[in-house]
Amino acid sequence: MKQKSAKNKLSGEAGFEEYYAGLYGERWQSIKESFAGEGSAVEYHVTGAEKSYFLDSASVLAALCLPLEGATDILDLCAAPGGKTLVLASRMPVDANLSSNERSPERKHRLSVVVETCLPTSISERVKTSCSDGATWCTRQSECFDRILLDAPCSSERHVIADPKYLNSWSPSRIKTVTTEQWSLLSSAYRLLSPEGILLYSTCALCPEENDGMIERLYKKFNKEGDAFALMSPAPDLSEISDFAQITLPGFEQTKYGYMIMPDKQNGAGPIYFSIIKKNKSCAKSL
Ligand SMILES: C[S@@+](CC[C@H](N)C(=O)[O-])C[C@H]1O[C@@H](n2cnc3c(N)ncnc32)[C@H](O)[C@@H]1O
Repeated sequence: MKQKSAKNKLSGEAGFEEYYAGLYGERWQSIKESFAGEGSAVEYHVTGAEKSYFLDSASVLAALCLPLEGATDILDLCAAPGGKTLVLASRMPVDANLSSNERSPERKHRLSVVVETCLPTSISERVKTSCSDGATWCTRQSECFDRILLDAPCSSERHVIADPKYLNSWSPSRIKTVTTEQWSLLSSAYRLLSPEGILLYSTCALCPEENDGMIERLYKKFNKEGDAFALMSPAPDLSEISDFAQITLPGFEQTKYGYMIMPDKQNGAGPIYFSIIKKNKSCAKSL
């Protein structure tokens, strides 16, 4: 009990510092320093598109790690502003369709503009944008997508540090709120995934509860016997996007259930966590 109340007292900039220094130890200082740099933006230009899009090389890598060979129905559940949707769309097989969804109407508008201007018509006509709550999508459909990207809303510490308004109002309860949201989205995404389908879960959070913690929950809920899903190793194939971006892919560190691209070690790229899950059998009984 004592420990819990001490944790709850953490708040604002000092609380944020203490919390993340506790998680990362001596490394925290170099992580913060890497946030102050320029990052690792790359220009992504899909041949035939009106405009280019700029995104972090770690985001390109994460979207490249969702294998698309043989896919026909692809879902990007939390897609705005659309960087990873572009990477998926530009790599998808010619007979595949991509559903690109975003809950916020304003951000969905931005997503639609990105799809229309940063993809040639031959691809954008196979990308359908929608504006709905990804967490409840599984109440309308089930096991109908063979590839899903869930790039979940997260603590995004890099942005918290950059904005005194967020830093001053930070508290650990924010992590609790975010993980509740992430779990609703991840369990919905898992239910939407076809047997034999592949789901890539990602965040830009540093907090392990939002990363490996979510995959651990997925194991507890859907994989008690150990045969319902398996983790896959990343096998990014740079040749799939070499026409669209001049990029050196950042490296990644292994965690218990996934991978982290850390800006202090990867020239400012990231942070991005991702885990790749291959569903082996239907979860219809758990629906
Ligand atoms: C990390 S951002 C996605 C970034 C995007 N994948 C990209 O590469 O540009 C997460 C997005 O999820 C949206 N979001 C939050 N809750 C959602 C929900 N329940 N359903 C769908 N989208 C949601 C947020 O508005 C935000 O735009």
